[in-house]
Amino acid sequence: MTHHLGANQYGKAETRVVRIVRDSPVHEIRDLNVSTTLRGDFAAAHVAGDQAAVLPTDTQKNTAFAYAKLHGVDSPEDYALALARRLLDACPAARQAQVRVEQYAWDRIGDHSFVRRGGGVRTAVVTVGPDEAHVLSGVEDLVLLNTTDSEFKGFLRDEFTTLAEADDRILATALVARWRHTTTDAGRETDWNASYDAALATLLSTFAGTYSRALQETLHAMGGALLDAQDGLAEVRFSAPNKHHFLVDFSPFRVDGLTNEGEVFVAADRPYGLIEAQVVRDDAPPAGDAWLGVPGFC
Ligand SMILES: O=c1[nH]c(=O)c2[nH]c(=O)[nH]c2[nH]1
Repeated sequence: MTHHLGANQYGKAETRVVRIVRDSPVHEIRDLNVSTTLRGDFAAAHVAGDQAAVLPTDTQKNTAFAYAKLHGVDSPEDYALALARRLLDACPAARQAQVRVEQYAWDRIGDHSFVRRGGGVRTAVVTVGPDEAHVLSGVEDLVLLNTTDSEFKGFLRDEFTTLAEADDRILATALVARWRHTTTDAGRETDWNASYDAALATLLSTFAGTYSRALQETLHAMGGALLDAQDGLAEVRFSAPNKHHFLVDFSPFRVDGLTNEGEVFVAADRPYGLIEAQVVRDDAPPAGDAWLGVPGFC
């Protein structure tokens, strides 16, 4: 059977580039999913195993990170044009470079704190029997990010520990939180909607306003603030993935003056730390079966 090489293209898909602008105390965030593709004469790589014309997809990824710093991300269009032109220049065999960008929108909740737009699904679980009734309110997929005021240091080390101490890292999570009400009275002072709105506001402001020595400490602070703010709550439970953002190492790049001062990160999707904690009012009434069948908590 005879055959020949038809259409082909190659590139790096879904590089998760997070660019923080931290020239002033009011930080900006650009959160991108970047895919690059080169098209051109790459026949030798396919038919003869010859990579001489191939700009590695790894290089394309590195260029996506470097350009987030060198060019910046005013808009995804502007960034994508600069990146595509660079890739085309860097790869003589390429006839076209295509760059596709998805940009995730964040809303500001503090000078260096953000909540992902469109996140935050409100939840309610009620359990009713002849002699008891329980109400759990909550929120899930509430994606929060602090660009500073987060460290992780002084942890236990053994022969497998390689993690560097972090003085100033990004702290991000996709929070699941549920809180148990002490009453189901129709005549309660606050209505459910007002209680939920206030709870969400407390969670956001506490996340934004708390210096974090670990996600564990942040969750404890958020739970405490929620119980302090609303007498009618008995306890709160959190499940919080630690959405790691790793500083991209620019030092191997051969570009004069290219430094990364906490400005360009790769957002890793897995594995992730999973931090879960319950904060309980001292005199909380028993939970009974309120949590029975509610997944995802310790
Ligand atoms: O806030 C954190 N808590 C941890 O328990 C932990 N473990 C880790 O590797 N990084 C972090 N960050």
